[in-house]
Amino acid sequence: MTTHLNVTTHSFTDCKAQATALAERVAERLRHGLVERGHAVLAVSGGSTPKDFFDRLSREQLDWARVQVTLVDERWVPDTDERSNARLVKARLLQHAAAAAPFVPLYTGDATPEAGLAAATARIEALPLPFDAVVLGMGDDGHAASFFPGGDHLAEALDPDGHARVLPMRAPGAGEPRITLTLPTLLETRALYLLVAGEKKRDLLADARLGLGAAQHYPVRAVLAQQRVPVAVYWCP
Ligand SMILES: O=C(O)[C@H](O)[C@@H](O)[C@H](O)[C@H](O)COP(=O)(O)O
Repeated sequence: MTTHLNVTTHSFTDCKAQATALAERVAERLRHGLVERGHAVLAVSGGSTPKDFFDRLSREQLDWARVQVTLVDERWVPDTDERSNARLVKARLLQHAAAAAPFVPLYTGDATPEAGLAAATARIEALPLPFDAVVLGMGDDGHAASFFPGGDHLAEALDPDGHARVLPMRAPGAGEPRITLTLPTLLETRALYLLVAGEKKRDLLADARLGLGAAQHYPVRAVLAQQRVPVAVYWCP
């Protein structure tokens, strides 16, 4: 385990062990929330990396009916689309014991994320924040959530003092339009995790932390550099 400023890195030699360790850690955070407050709130990322983590977490025995699950970001597609993060979460996380968890989607069915923004924001505002745990991933271009390089609402989304809870995001590297929780919303959490795999992402994270080369412009730097919430990176090869 290595700690650098606000970031602690847990490195694993195999990805199943990483998924298991993070699932146990997040389940512990959720149980803690259930004991302390009688409810818990979890926000997760989509993408390919969290699948094993979802499978493992879905089997954790806890009172899932009192755990609200939502997304850190969503591609603006219905949950029948294979690009939908909601579809992934339903298929991999809301199974087994976790099938009882209420799910709060970000996609509203409106034609665009701009049109659905007010309704999606209201869903997030209705949650009993802070989150007990937020699980981020990271893309090869240094994006986390939908904080994409060149995103049309990037500066607003990363503003630590911004008031928007949710924003639409369009970016060259994003594929379809997206919707994302903003950085201050994601930082309203008791625990923040960054789940990454592969040597390329390990190197990219190291460069981002040091602000080296192209990495000085990676949006994930805003997550690593903030001092509000410690970041626990879970890495496997
Ligand atoms: O909807 C999404 O795409 C995510 O929430 C996104 O921020 C993801 O975490 C990264 O793109 C990493 O994706 P991979 O795990 O597929 O590399």
